Amino acid sequence: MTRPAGFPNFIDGRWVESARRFENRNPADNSLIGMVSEASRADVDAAVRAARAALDGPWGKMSIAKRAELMHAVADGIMARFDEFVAAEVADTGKPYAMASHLDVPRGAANFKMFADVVKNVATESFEMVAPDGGDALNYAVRVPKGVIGVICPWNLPLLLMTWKVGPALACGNTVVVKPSEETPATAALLAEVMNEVGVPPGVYNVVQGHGQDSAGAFLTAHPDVDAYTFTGETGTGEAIMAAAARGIRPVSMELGGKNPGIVFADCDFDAAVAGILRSAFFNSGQVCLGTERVYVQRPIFERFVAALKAGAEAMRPGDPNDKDTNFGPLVSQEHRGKVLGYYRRAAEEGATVVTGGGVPDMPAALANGAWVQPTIWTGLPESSALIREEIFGPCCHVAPFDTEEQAVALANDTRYGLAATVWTKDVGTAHRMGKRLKVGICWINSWFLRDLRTAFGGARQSGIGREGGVHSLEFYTELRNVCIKL
Ligand SMILES: NC(=O)c1ccc[n+]([C@@H]2O[C@H](COP(=O)([O-])OP(=O)(O)OC[C@H]3O[C@@H](n4cnc5c(N)ncnc54)[C@H](O)[C@@H]3O)[C@@H](O)[C@H]2O)c1
Ligand SMILES: N/C(=C\C=C\C=O)C(=O)O
Repeated sequence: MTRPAGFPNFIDGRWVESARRFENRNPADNSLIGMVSEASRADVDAAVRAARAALDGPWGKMSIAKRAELMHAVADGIMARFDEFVAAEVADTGKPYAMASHLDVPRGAANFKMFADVVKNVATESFEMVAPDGGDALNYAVRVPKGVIGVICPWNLPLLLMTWKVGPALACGNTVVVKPSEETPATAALLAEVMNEVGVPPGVYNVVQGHGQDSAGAFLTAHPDVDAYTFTGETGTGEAIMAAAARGIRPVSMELGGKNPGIVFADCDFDAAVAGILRSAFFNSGQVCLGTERVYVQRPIFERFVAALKAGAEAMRPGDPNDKDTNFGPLVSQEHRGKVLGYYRRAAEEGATVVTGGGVPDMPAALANGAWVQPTIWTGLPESSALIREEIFGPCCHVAPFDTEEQAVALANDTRYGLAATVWTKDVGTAHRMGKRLKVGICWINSWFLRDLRTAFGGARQSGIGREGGVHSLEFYTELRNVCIKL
């Protein structure tokens, strides 16, 4: 069944267009990509009903082995249409081809393969016991799917982050209703085509397009027949979703915002640390939740490090995202560009030293209408500044000196968030002490965004609830049932 033009909803294996539509624009040049169908409350209800019905159909009766086989087929289906997925992601987000082709789309496939293998190989517990009457009894646990899962996704890594949730959810036998970000509808729709192509039963994977509040997102979190929600996005949005999920006691898995520190000790591998902090601050134009917006550099190398960071930032070339050599793209939208430029203005007003950037790059005419900002580095602000307290989610970072390890830990932990940290040192004792003392979900040492999908991924404090990855995802996407048999 051919998908209609634009970005319709996908419900019970069929394309569903809505009367209400909104524009999807390419952030690199603000050109119109297509119209997005905004799912109504009735559309969301139809999607939830289809997901529920699928649990009682062939999908609910399918063996783990067959489900895992289908998950691998989905991964292969993504890779078979690799160029289409890359093109769709680049157009939706403006991210450079190099990033979408090396990270986003390969991880889209890997997220299905990973969890197909986890569910086949994870054992559950059993206990023999003596009953009070002296007889024997046997306990054993079985993992059962939670049911219908609401999946609400952000715009920065649309396919990667959606499949990071949908992969384990389906591998564990659930069905999903996915609400992609209003900024990036494309790859969720493309994945629906793959689901049909490989034979995933109708109703297992549903997509409702639209906005958050007073739109598809809120209709989904208000729906009483959704069993659990997995969300990735801003902390404030997480609060709203959690409040909605509380009605009916639905569990949530939350991957939220961050204000991640980068700590650079004087004994580090200097060039590696410069490259690592440049990557963690400017990758995806700073639109990565794990990104570094606060850099703390030990005083003996502070000046040299800032100069090297400046040179690296100024070597970045904003350009056509489809150009394979482009390493710096626009922000995701004019709206987000306005938010980031607001912080750029605020930094200047607060008297920051603008080491580089702070404005808008000159772009060729074809890209002049894009959501472009300059990679920016500041020094000289107090830790109380909003630039240090609040997540900006743009290509910018503030660099401050520190003297002792104690100071570095105190500075890094002084935040309401707790998602990630990156630490650069050659001293093995320092490395392990940082891993132990930084209040984050993920602490990278001499690395950043180095991902083993078997590890626990998630944030502490206001950066999230729960952990996903490897067997940890099973804790959220299944229920453990204990069966006790009197022998
Ligand atoms: N921790 C992580 O792994 C991780 C990963 C990526 C992004 N993020 C965070 O996501 C944010 C950027 O993404 P964003 O701007 O799309 O986030 P966002 O919170 O604005 O939106 C995320 C999703 O939630 C939906 N939404 C918004 N309000 C809603 C509501 N009231 N009810 C239901 N759904 C609602 C949106 O439509 C969108 O699909 C940043 O804060 C970033 O740190 C975190
Ligand atoms: N959840 C993951 C990445 C999150 C990136 C945030 O922007 C992942 O790599 O699995």
